[in-house]
Amino acid sequence: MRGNVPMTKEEVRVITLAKARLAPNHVVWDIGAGTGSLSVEAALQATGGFVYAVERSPAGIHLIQSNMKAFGLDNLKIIEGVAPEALDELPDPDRVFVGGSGGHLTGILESVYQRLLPGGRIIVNTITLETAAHALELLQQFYGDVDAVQISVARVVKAGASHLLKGMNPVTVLSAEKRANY
Ligand SMILES: C[S@@+](CC[C@H](N)C(=O)[O-])C[C@H]1O[C@@H](n2cnc3c(N)ncnc32)[C@H](O)[C@@H]1O
Repeated sequence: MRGNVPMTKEEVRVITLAKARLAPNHVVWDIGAGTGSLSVEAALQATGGFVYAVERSPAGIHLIQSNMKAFGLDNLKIIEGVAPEALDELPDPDRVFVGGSGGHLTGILESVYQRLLPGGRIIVNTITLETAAHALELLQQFYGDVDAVQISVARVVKAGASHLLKGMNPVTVLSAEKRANY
């Protein structure tokens, strides 16, 4: 968390980015961008591309602005609004991250499927069983094959002279690819 904005942990970001297989020229949508931590990493990789960070919360927008400045990024734009409506004016993406949907998962995944370029990939991160099951069903319906992994990371923290393992909430990462011949 940064303030009251949830942030994707570094270890989860690494796997999420690996599933995306980003190329330098990719157009990326980060839907429910939160603090912008994933948007920033994507923008650092897609140096000749462009990242759109879609976020509805003013606190999140503020954090993304600070992060953009701190990293000196000019290939990242904040889209303040609620998806799926907020996606309408964006250029079609090569890669899409969904980090939050706020009850609009069906509409968001439908819009993404219509707009995703052939060969494009979508990665959905979920923390509840219900959202994971719903996302799995929708992704299977749209894309056929779905890759799903659950990540449980324990960080080592100092406790006096000892080191304890502190578990973090598991995250389910679902990903799928739009076939190139669509
Ligand atoms: C778990 S956080 C994302 C964390 C983010 N990946 C990061 O690293 O900071 C989910 C975010 O999605 C946003 N959100 C939820 N539904 C949304 C929607 N329909 N449109 C835009 N933002 C949304 C929330 O405001 C919240 O900041």
